[in-house]
Amino acid sequence: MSETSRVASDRQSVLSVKDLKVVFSGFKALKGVDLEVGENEIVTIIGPNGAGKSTLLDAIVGKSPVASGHVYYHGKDITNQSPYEVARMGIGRKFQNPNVYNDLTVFDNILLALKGAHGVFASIKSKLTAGKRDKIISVLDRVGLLEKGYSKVSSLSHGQKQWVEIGMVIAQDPTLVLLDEPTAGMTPDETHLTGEIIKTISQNHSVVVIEHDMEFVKQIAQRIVVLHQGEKLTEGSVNEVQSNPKVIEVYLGREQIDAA
Ligand SMILES: Nc1ncnc2c1ncn2[C@@H]1O[C@H](COP(=O)(O)OP(=O)(O)OP(=O)(O)O)[C@@H](O)[C@H]1O
Repeated sequence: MSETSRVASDRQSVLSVKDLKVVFSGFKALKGVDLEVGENEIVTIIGPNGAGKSTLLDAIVGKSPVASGHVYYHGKDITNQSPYEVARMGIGRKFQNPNVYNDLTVFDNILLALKGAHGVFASIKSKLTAGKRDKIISVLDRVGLLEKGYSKVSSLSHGQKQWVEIGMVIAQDPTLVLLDEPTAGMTPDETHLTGEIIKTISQNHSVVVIEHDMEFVKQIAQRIVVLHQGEKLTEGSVNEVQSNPKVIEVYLGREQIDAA
């Protein structure tokens, strides 16, 4: 057993994906993938375009239908539950493009995302309790936006908008946070800060991150899962994955050529 697998098995299981298959009109996008995520763990998924990374997250949250296999969350079978049910149970998902209210302040965006919020107008006009205010401030602190609370989201940089959305996800108190390419389009400084935000978030949540930027992967990664053509090629620590000849052949070699 590798060092990283041992660390994973020592943690309380939050998510357990078993032999998951997803088929789109006869095309096998996932051909039997396993994935384990432990409490407060950061698992990073890498792999070439079309490997099935987003499909795996979609299948976990009930957005893509699972043909066979299972998704267990805290030991409960949640396979093919509706996205609404999955979110309600405590799995938060952030997509690639920020889905924020540009004309509202950062603070109000987080307020709208809080559990129990009912519609934009009702949420903003309802009395702000001290509990809600403290909660929003704590979220803003964790995503590095404490000083931007009263700025309109439209005035923020692309990276800051991504952090608002990460804040909106964690405001719902998920146990597990799924992030699909959170650093896409970010500057190097924003990318680095995002890594620090994710490490902070992992103190209270388990996190699964799909990512292409290997510098960023090295910054955050505890365990890396490599997907290729709908299958898990390997998993392990940064060093284990980077020195794996199969990974170099199908992915890292390609990334290095693309970066040159
Ligand atoms: N709704 C769909 N209908 C048909 N085919 C799909 C659908 N969603 C994904 N696919 C196909 O499944 C395969 C896996 O796609 P997926 O988006 O999961 O890959 P990915 O690893 O996330 O790639 P990228 O890094 O480019 O985002 C691709 O060949 C894609 O074209």
